[in-house]
Amino acid sequence: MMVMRIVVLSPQQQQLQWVAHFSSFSPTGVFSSPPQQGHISEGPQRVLYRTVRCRQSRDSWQKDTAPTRRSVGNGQRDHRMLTQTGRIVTRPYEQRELRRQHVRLEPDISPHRAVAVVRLLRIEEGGAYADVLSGEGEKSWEDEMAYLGRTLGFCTSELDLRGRRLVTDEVAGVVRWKRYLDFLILSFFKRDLQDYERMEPLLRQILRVGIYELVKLEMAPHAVLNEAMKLAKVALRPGAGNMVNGLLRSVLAYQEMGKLPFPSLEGGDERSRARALATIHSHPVWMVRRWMAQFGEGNTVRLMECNNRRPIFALRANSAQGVSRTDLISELEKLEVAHVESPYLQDFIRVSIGMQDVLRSGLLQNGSCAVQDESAGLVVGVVDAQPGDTVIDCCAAPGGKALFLASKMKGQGKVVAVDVNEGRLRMLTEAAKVQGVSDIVISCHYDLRDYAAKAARSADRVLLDAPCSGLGVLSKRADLRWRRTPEDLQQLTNLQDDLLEAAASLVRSGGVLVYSTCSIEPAENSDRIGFFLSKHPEFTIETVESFVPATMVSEEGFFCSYPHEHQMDGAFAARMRRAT
Ligand SMILES: C[S@@+](CC[C@H](N)C(=O)[O-])C[C@H]1O[C@@H](n2cnc3c(N)ncnc32)[C@H](O)[C@@H]1O
Repeated sequence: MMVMRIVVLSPQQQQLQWVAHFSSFSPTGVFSSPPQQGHISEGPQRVLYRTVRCRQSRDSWQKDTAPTRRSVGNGQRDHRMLTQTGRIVTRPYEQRELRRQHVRLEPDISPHRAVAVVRLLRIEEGGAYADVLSGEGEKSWEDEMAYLGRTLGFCTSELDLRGRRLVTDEVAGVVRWKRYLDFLILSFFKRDLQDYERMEPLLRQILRVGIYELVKLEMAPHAVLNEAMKLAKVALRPGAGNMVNGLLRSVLAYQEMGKLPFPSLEGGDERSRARALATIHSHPVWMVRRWMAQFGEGNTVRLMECNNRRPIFALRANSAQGVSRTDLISELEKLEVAHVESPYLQDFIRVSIGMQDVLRSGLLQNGSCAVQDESAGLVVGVVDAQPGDTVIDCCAAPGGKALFLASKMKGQGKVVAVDVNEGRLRMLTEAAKVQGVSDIVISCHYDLRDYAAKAARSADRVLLDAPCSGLGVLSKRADLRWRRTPEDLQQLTNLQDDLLEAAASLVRSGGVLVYSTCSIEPAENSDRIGFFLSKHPEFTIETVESFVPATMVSEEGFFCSYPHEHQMDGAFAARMRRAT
């Protein structure tokens, strides 16, 4: 609920209102919000304010108000506050849960810039995810605007649909290009690296967004410079605005001369070349070095280019609800969403622009289709479940593969969906209802290693879609490249070995075991199969050539998809059969 008010105040009355409205202190400790209403003079200025209704959990309220909160003793830190005027005020519980926050309105700053900067801050400082498809519900945008007010101390005008798309794209873009953008900032920053590292996180995000808009989106320079400067001035201080202005002007001047700094690829050893490529294509050096050793330099560059592009999503028409690809295409045409039929899977359609429209259309909510990458669809093909089979999906949540498996079984047999994560498993159970397959999907909340003892040798087919680094899905998970470390790979391979051992024990004599990941790392894929087979001679590899396109079959008979070769996520699957 948004209410616009025009309020002009005297400093004295502001002071009084501060006490009455203690809840509106900004997280930076600076008073950011005006009194609730009134027409009181505050010199010649007319200041616009907006009332934002926002829900907050108790924890986030505490976090937000922490810098202004001082203990008043007697264990009531939660809701007793010492105001700036020294009065103790008590915040009723209801107010803590649902409070009104009053923030100044800055109509001259485009909402998409302010929201993008704050969301980036949350991703980097607060561990939020830069999921390309997340944050699209009305409620989450409302929350986001409220969060904006609390973080910056002011609000902007409402975000329209175009603005929301821009935020999603810009945030993903800035996250992807972070290393390159920082390289440009440092090239023009008048101080040293330590000063840069000490820079206020908000200032850094404003600079990154500004440079991204200038260099990668080639937006109108005047608007970018003007607004970035204003944002820094209003959210931080005038000096920050001047600094942003100076640095962005330098970037622009060099860009216009075609002389933007570029890391040298000449001379140097393999390591320094990898470092330069990692900066140019904005990836961690360790990943680039691994890929250069595995795929060669040309393919590594192509892979990184794919990771930096707007991702292609795929939709699966849900045959379990009687929806065919043709039906889905006519729905997409009504929505005017551009699409291409998958060349590999008969129920799948590729969508690159317009996924937000699909999300809003209700097609997912009514079970007509599911968002599912073609690589995941091909893995399900490798399992080749038949009506009447008992299939165990060992790491099933949130259910993409399990539900597609179930839809292929035409209501006969069962899919036992095991997962250790209760919340994700609940999503699977709900999705099974929506997609019309709940009669044959059984959710089991278990650690697979415990479940294995209960159901030894009980399944015709077992799928282990193992937890993995996700290095095959970097275009969709924009921030994942910066979260992963080489140490993660070691930990994951140990877990993968344990889970594969447990999954194998579930397969009946003559049954099929499929191991899959959404990684392109041999350490998580073929190496795991090699290690497993060295201990289990009762299993043999079956080639996947009759289930997937020939270009995706490796020499060993495994399924391997690569973003730079197949226009889908990178994924792996090995199919094995138990002899006895
Ligand atoms: C790659 S995701 C699975 C995605 C799923 N197959 C799909 O298509 O939607 C890996 C899953 O493994 C689960 N997992 C991790 N360790 C597990 C364990 N010890 N036992 C069971 N599930 C586990 C995680 O909770 C996560 O949901």
